[in-house]
Amino acid sequence: MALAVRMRVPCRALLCAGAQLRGAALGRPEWAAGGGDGARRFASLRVLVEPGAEGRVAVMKLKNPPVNSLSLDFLTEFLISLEKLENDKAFRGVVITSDCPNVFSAGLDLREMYGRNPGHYAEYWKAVQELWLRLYLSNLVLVAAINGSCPAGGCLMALTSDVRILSDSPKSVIGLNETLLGIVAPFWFKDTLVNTIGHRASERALQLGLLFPPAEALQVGLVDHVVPEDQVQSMALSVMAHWLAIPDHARQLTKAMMRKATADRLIKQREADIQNFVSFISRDSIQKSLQIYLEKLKQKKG
Ligand SMILES: CCCCCC/C=C/CC(=O)SCCNC(=O)CCNC(=O)[C@H](O)C(C)(C)COP(=O)(O)OP(=O)(O)OC[C@H]1O[C@@H](n2cnc3c(N)ncnc32)[C@H](O)[C@@H]1OP(=O)(O)O
Repeated sequence: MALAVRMRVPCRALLCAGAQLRGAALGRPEWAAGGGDGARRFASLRVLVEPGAEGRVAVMKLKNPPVNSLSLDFLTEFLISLEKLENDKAFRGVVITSDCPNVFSAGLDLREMYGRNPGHYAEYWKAVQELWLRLYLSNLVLVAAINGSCPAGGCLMALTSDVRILSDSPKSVIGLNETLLGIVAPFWFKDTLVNTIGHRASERALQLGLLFPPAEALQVGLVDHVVPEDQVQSMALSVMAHWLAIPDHARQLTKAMMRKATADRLIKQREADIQNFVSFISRDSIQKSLQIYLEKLKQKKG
């Protein structure tokens, strides 16, 4: 138990206080608790949490249309939802999925990293770090039901889960494609990938910014199952049942043992990592790359 206690993410209270302040500034929180069988159902603007069939599992649906990009507001709501679930002893597992058609998450919100000031970049990066730490060290069983495209920060989020199920669709590509944007995946993105698919496969995937289609993602070990689109959630719930058959304390301590060193690496240098991000993202050349990438995304439509 001692290990599990030590694994708790520091500065949690601070971030949550900040999150609530942000919520208040935006006219939130707008948590709506359901009645009847939905007593444990709650929702914010962008995150919908409902109990799965078995009651001990929650299904968290991300709904920040059109592409679930991880804006600061979205990250804040995501963190609050996760904390609620962590604190509710009724829940042992969470299936994370998307409410946006064909996209699990487009990753970090490029608009949070382009044309803003250093203070904003620092606040944003701290929230990204916090979400990663919370997910990566979660005591809950996390299953990512990846029902669409899953690049960069979306992939990072999926990689923090204990199991990944990917829909078998040409749109469902997954990977850390940062180099394609002219940016570099930070060391903790890289560590998470290496822990999942190994060093050589990561080196290739990261340098080339590979977005793997389902069969290749399965082959390289980036995902654990590929299933038809309409079976992603049911498969996630059935895999969850298997994981929940293991006693929580033993599974949680084992998870902590496997992940602690990776998480500690960031925890020990969070502030330096924030400063590094701010100075990197503020560079004219990086801002130019992001501008070009955003324009390409817009032109794709025309
Ligand atoms: C030292 C530290 C270094 C810094 C490290 C930072 C690491 C960054 C990791 C990241 O996550 S960066 C983000 C990477 N994401 C991507 O490359 C994905 C980009 N998006 C797409 O490829 C596609 O949008 C999609 C996800 C495949 C979906 O395609 P679809 O055709 O369905 O939708 P679109 O028409 O392309 O997009 C709709 C709408 O959303 C805007 N948008 C898309 N992605 C983002 C995003 N990541 N952030 C902000 N906005 C995004 C897109 O521009 C469209 O906007 P409008 O034209 O409608 O205004």
